[in-house]
Amino acid sequence: MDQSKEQRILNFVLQNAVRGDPQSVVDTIDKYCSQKEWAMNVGDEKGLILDKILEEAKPSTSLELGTYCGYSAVRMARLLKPSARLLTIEFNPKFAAIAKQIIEFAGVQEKVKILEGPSEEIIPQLKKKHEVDTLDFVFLDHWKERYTPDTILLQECGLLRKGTVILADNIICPGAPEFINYIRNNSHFVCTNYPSHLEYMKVKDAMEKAVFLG
Ligand SMILES: Nc1ncnc2c1ncn2CCCCCNC(=O)c1cc(-c2ccc(F)cc2)cc(O)c1O
Ligand SMILES: [Mg+2]
Repeated sequence: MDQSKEQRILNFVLQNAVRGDPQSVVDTIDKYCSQKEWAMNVGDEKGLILDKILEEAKPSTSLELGTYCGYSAVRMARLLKPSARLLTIEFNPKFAAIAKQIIEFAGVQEKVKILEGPSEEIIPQLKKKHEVDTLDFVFLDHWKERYTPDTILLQECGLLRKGTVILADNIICPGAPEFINYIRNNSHFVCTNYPSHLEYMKVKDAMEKAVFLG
């Protein structure tokens, strides 16, 4: 049976990156996806914005919605302090299996836990089943129409605290207009827009940071 694009990305990492070196895994995926096959990783340009906002937040407990191949999970984990944890939710079992191998190859598996399933089912389990108190950082990169309902769900589940940083990918492309309308008109959040480009393309995109005020 033909290989999937995600399997080709994994093979390229296994053959070209340095085991245990998360930066080399990030660079190798960026090389493959800019030169061979486009894929929906956050990429190098928006990745630098993610790096800066994550380093400012210095999170102990982070959540990512939309793991895909694990590019942003490796990118974030490489910047986390040794005791910090990243939980990442992936809906698609095939993507989750690829991400697990890429995260292990990068050597960040001690910091990253992949949770398989729909975010709307897993978020309500985070406190009791996954021993989360509150979240310091949330990266939204899954179905764009889930950004708003899942932000509301995080709040309802008591997972946000004063100062929790939410960073959303793809505000322009594919776009999350309903989320932007919701979050910018919600007095419990302070928002900042970061113009950028769609990963590996010249197409305009942006990220939005929303800090929860409690
Ligand atoms: N309820 C749930 N819980 C968790 N995961 C869940 C879920 N429900 C679904 N998923 C799984 C997420 C599906 C992928 C989400 N990401 C995207 O859809 C995405 C697309 C583009 C893109 C841009 C231009 C184009 F021409 C084509 C594609 C770029 C990106 O950076 C993206 O993040
Ligand atoms: Mg994205």
